[in-house]
Amino acid sequence: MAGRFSRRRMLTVGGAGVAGAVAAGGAGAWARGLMAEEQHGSEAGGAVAFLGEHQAGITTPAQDRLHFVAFDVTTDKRADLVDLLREWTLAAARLTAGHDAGPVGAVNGSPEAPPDDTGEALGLPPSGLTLTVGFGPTLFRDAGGRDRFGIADRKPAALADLPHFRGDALDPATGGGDICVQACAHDPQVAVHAIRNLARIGFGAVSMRWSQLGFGRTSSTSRAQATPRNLFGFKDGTANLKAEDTAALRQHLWVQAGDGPAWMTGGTYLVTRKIRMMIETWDRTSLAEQEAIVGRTKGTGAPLGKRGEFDELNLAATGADGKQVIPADSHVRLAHPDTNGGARLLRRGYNFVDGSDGLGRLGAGLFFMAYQRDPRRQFVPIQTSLARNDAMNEYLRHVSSGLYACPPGVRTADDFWGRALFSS
Ligand SMILES: C=CC1=C(C)c2cc3[nH]c(cc4nc(cc5[nH]c(cc1n2)c(C)c5CCC(=O)O)C(CCC(=O)O)=C4C)c(C)c3C=C
Ligand SMILES: [Fe+2]
Repeated sequence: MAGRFSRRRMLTVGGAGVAGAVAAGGAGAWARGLMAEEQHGSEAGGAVAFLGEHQAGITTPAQDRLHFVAFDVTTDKRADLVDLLREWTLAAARLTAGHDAGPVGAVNGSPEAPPDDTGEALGLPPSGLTLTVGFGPTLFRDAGGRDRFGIADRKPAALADLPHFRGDALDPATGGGDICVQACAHDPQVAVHAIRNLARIGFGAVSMRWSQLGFGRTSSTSRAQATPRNLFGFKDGTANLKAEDTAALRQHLWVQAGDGPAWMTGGTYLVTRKIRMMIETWDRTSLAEQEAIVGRTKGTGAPLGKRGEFDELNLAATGADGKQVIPADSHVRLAHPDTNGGARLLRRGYNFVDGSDGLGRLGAGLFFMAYQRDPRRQFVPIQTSLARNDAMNEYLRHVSSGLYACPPGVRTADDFWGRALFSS
């Protein structure tokens, strides 16, 4: 069910309703009313609650579409950055509830002024939109070593730059960034609209560094979801951390009190990797070879040697030929917690196709996103083991990388993204 005020209803009640609400309690009260609204996100068109202990868009059942963006902060003024985060938070609360980005709206304002919403989502439901924010290492100290916003001493140790991994072919221009926003929705127009309006609001304080569209989730983050397939045609997300695994989420996903710094408690770290997939070469590889590379069967997704998708991997099993059933260089063996000191990830990636590459191939791949409690103990060991030995590497190229500290959720109407980071 869409929020009580859909974008369509805003249109039909016209400016009078908005003006009345603002007159009755001021713009703040209007925004607070919106933020407190009860929302339900179980259906494709519905709204996902914005307020909460953790940010939405992490354990939220992965939506079908992604627009991810990284911004560089162009102002040097801490107050301007804080103001922007406040404004973005209000806009995000409105957008995720299915409203226009600003209180006046796309078509109800003065004909003499630019509208406070761009309009392309008018008439569309909330579509499960979530907006999730993260802070990159360069927000704390820029490439020149400057502490622009007086927060260098608050930089989490876990936000240490990722090491170079074997085979990396990273383009720095399409990675990193001071602030990232992940917009996920069931309708691409809704996700793009949200990012576009945040960029519009940020004009003069941030500039867009890079962005990525994704069109098909490559993970499930809830047991209620079917496992989707990646562009190699394999089920992806079977052994993912899921929203229902609350004890495992505490252990592997959410920053706990005492992990430090205090402002990150309830938050998590996001690693992004844009991974080109050489699908044309893959498509000329035999089915048996593909399954040996992944370590699972293509049809059911079952581990090699097992029958069901969710059967446990038997990493010790050997066949009649004495060889390991799940090969030593298979992806799932090398990514498995038993190979990596128990490390697990909440993967939330998307397929992408960025046109073609001029060499007769699709510019296709997987925009890998993984949330975790500490990348030094999770993504880094897993990727080190994959980069060294994974048979899948022959078909992959990592072309961009990002690392972000995602603060805890916005808990009250007066709260805003990163408030604890900037409170003295
Ligand atoms: C560093 C982390 C990982 C990267 C990078 C990565 C890239 C990547 N993976 C696939 C396809 C599959 N991955 C699968 C499982 C899996 N992958 C990772 C980590 C990374 N993958 C983990 C931790 C796991 C789970 C391992 C386990 O516990 O068993 C699978 C199998 C299905 C599943 O469990 O999800 C597939 C298929 C691609 C195509 C890719 C890069 C493009
Ligand atoms: Fe994987």
